[in-house]
Amino acid sequence: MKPILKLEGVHKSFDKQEVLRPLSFEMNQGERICILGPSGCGKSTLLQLIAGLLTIDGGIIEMGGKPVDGKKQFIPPEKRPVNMVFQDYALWPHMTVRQNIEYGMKRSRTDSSVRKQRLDRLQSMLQLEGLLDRLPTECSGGQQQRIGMARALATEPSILLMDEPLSNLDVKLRTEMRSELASLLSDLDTTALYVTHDMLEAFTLADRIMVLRAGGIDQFAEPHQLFSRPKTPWVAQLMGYHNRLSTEFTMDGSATHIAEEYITGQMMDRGALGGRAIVMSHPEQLRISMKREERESNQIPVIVKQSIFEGIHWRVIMRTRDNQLIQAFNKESLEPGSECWLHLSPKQTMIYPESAEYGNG
Ligand SMILES: Nc1ncnc2c1ncn2[C@@H]1O[C@H](COP(=O)(O)OP(=O)(O)OP(=O)(O)O)[C@@H](O)[C@H]1O
Repeated sequence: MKPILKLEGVHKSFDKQEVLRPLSFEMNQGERICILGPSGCGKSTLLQLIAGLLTIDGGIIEMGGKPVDGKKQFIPPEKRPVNMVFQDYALWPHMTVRQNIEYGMKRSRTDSSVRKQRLDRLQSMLQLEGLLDRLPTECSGGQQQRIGMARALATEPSILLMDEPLSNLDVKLRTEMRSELASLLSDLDTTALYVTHDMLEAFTLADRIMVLRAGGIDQFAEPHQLFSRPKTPWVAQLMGYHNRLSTEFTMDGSATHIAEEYITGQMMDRGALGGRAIVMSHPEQLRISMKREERESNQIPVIVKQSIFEGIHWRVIMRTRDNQLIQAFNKESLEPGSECWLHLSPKQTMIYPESAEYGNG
């Protein structure tokens, strides 16, 4: 089966500044892909190129096996089998909710009985009952976002493009909408490309996550794989591995060396061993003990610097003997100056050569 969307060597610059470096990927029918990355990494630009709101500088974009941009072809946005949901909803303010949702269907001359059928289905799936005759300004933020979604889904696009659709909502509503949206997309079997900078949103919604950094793909993988085997220190940081120690590899390159102790972990790039290493871990996955445990490997001596109360646990900030900071959670507060041992699980500890730092770049 042909991919529903294929990009090959697509790149884009603004004012001679390369915003997207040549990138290639394919998307299959029914797949949900999240593009995850920090502000300014090129997420929206990529989505707009696919929508046809911007043109590519080179490479090719194909939909259903046909070029839509590149090879001297440019299919305008309204003729592409895509529809977009925007961060700021972008509803027509002078039209009622019903008119907003029906707009695209009328433009594409959808039969009125089909129009009614789709409107009925979307209003019940997106909980829009009672809102159809209101203006968008008479609806709450969450309702406006649902209307935007209904409008985009009404034309049954082959691919739904979503640019941070939940980012204008408050935290509570956002959490609710996140799971609602995940079940909606799965119920409708929608093929969706979703831009976000929120890891949880990407985990909830995506079959695969594309991590974008500075206009290039650092890693493209299923959520579980991304979390358990982040390819670069930068992806690990994004996945919540906030502890980062700079160490040295042992002579045989099988472990790293911190304060006369040896740490083993998931060695993420054996090719470039030798020299210095970066050891990364999740504060949630470390255990603190007050003395060295016999017959246990992967423990390092630390001194407590500070304990911070965070409700269900204390965040304990510690120093290694070579003065690097590391954090873990503990049920109780620990006195500054206490000497203790930190246990790192080999499965949940990532070890990278320093040269892996720059990822795609
Ligand atoms: N029309 C434009 N003209 C010039 N520069 C632009 C234009 N659009 C985007 N840029 C620049 O391109 C880079 C990528 O922008 P883009 O909006 O794609 O990032 P993003 O990852 O979506 O960021 P955010 O999460 O903040 O929306 C930024 O440095 C931005 O300033």
